[in-house]
Amino acid sequence: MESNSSQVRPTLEWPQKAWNLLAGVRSQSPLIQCITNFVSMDLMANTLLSAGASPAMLHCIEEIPDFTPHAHAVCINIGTLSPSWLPAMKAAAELCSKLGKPWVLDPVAAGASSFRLKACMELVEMKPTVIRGNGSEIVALSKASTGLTKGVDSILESTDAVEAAKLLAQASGAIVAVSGAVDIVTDGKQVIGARNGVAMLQKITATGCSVTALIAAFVAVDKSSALEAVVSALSIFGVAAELGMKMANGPASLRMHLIDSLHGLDEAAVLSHVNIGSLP
Ligand SMILES: Nc1ncnc2c1ncn2[C@@H]1O[C@H](COP(=O)(O)OP(=O)(O)OP(=O)(O)O)[C@@H](O)[C@H]1O
Ligand SMILES: Cc1ncsc1CCO
Ligand SMILES: [Mg+2]
Repeated sequence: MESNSSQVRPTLEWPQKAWNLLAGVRSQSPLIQCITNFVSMDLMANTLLSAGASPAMLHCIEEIPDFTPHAHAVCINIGTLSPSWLPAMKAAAELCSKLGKPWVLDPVAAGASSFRLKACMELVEMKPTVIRGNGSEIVALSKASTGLTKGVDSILESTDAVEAAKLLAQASGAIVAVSGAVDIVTDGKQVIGARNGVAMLQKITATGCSVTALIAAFVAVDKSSALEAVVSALSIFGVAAELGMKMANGPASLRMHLIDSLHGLDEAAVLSHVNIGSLP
């Protein structure tokens, strides 16, 4: 007779989990549909490609019934929202929910206008698997309140948004991630922090958007634990930035070296750099 203990999956350490997930993205090359803003399209697609995933920036509503069922995950980002795009976002989200497909919401500048906030709240109602924003975005969504932001940039630290993230996760059922010096991830109960990355990432537009798409790729290859996939994606992106920063002279060259480093990451670098731990 098998003992109970043989059925318990041994807990892998975080660096090993993160490496296994990156290896999974590289071997499975998940197809990630991105309905995203005009600013982010290039960096987001190149981030996904350099990680080993397959990006497709398809956003028109007419294509969603044919295309979305083939995607392994969908990333929805409201950065340059206009009324004509919202129905396509909702159609993709609805199809994902119907098909049990993961989808990730990036609520860019959620607190910058009531139009944006209302759109975000409606998308949150449609049960995203993950919501990833900066501190201001997560607080705006959690409080359903405008203000509290400087356009697409946060005026808050991620650590100022821990309670808001927990409440949003509990209310929505999503895993909620807040990016910043420490990336915070919560399912409403546990709070995990990833301490990778470099401050200069904030000087490259759409790095947040791009890490949200990377989260979609990681969730696509590990549907059993979205929490682990989200923390791992944030940490891996941060590790690529740390290695890229060693070769960079400023934001423009960091952008290039970030992509090169993500593409070239090996197991030894991941195991020695990933810095993930529980937060109180
Ligand atoms: N002070 C910091 N130190 C290290 N890494 C950071 C710091 N601030 C942000 N980052 C990293 O930069 C990336 C982008 O996070 P940020 O919070 O700037 O997203 P964002 O505001 O949504 O960006 P965008 O809207 O331009 O896409 C994340 O990978 C995050 O971990
Ligand atoms: C700068 C900017 N404006 C709308 S979306 C976007 C990309 C970063 O969120
Ligand atoms: Mg953002």
